[in-house]
Amino acid sequence: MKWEKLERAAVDAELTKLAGWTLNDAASSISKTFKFSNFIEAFGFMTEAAITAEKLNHHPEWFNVYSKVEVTLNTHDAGGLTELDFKLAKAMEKAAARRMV
Ligand SMILES: C[C@H](O)[C@H](O)[C@H]1CNC2=NC(N)=NC(=O)C2=N1
Repeated sequence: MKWEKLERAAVDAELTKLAGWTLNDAASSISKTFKFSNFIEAFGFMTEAAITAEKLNHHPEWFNVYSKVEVTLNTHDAGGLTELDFKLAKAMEKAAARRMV
């Protein structure tokens, strides 16, 4: 499926539904740093998010050190943010909430 790059107003509307996510340079990506109680919790979150990412065929850019996972999402095929980024962000929120960030 071809996903369209979202207009800035649509991006802002989606962002209001997500806690702790910030818009990056030129509104081309969104980021959040997730903090867990230890490495196993962080890695469990990454495993669950990876399964969702594979199902969506939409993959995060992320950086993990111990209990911290820094996530950046964008759709490189569309050159910006699409609905897919917000689908993955919402799935990540659920996976993180289950692990009591
Ligand atoms: C060929 C492959 O389906 C595409 O490159 C997919 C894979 N995963 C992807 N992930 C992300 N984040 N953005 C994309 O544009 C993207 N495209």
